[in-house]
Amino acid sequence: MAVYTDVADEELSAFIDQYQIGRLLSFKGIAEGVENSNFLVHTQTGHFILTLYEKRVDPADLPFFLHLLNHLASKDISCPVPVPDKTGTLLGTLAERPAALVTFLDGMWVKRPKPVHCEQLGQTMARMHLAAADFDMRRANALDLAGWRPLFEKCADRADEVHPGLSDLVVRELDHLEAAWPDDLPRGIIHADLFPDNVFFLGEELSGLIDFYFACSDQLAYDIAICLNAWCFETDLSFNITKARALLNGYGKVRSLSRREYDSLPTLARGAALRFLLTRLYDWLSVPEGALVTPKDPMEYVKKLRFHQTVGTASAYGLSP
Ligand SMILES: Nc1ncnc2c1ncn2[C@@H]1O[C@H](COP(=O)(O)OP(=O)(O)O)[C@@H](O)[C@H]1O
Ligand SMILES: N[C@@H](CCOP(=O)(O)O)C(=O)O
Repeated sequence: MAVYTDVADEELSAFIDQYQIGRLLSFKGIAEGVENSNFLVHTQTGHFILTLYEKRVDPADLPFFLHLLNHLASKDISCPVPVPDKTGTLLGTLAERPAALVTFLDGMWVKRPKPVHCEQLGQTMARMHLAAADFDMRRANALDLAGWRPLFEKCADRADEVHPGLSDLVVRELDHLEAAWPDDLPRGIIHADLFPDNVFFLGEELSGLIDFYFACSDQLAYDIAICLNAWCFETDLSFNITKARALLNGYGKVRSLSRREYDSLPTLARGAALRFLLTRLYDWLSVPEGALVTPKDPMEYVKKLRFHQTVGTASAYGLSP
């Protein structure tokens, strides 16, 4: 559950009055997500999502995120669209936080994705990669290879409280990845957090993508590696090769992977597992006092990382080159 910042009724009402969306009728904090404070807002003209940007979001990056949403929507990628205020401005301030209103997207996220969902995710992710190819803004990935060691150093001394031997495991993995990480793969804009809770479906039809607040310029295949981690493990953390094959097949129907991208998947998947292990570890050890948030379990990603460490070639993900 994520509401880090309380907003008073009158304050929110006055904020909404700056927009041409009718009077505020009701609002409630949304009990999902871990990064920002989100509110479902009901006005005389419909429903909207109000986001107050918190801890990890650099306000300087907000124009990138908001313009990216507009760009993708203009290319028929279903995603929230920022609502401008009466002066045409996308970004406001509420409760001393940067804040934006975006359109409400129909659909629900799927708790137990099936191969059919993975296939659609793959296709939509590839469409998104292509749609963003002519987006003219850039944002470096603050959580790429170069960011992992400094992030770990902030919580290394307490890592073994979470699991004995975790510190050693992370240090060895960082050493491996710093030597093996590819840097010559096709690049573009990636979502970088395309977890099931950020992908909405209506029945078995993908209805939209949300939560672009980690989107950045990076190697496109890294986005696939993030999804192999987030979508293709069962609740017992066994790897489901059928889901991985469906994901890669779906992606390949829209954008073909180069041989080099395909061969790099095991390394990229290890990196993606480590990236989420590290942010979860950091968050686990530093929940802000009073925040309504349930931190996510870093051990899930330790187990996923251990799986990828056993992978020899990308054929373990279900497709031949
Ligand atoms: N545009 C939207 N349309 C409908 N629901 C949304 C929208 N944006 C966010 N939500 C709801 O808010 C929840 C948290 O949003 P999310 O962007 O994932 O937050 P966080 O950045 O904190 O992880 C989502 O799981 C979803 O239920
Ligand atoms: N997906 C990340 C955490 C980011 O939270 P989200 O709710 O914005 O997806 C994780 O699972 O560690």
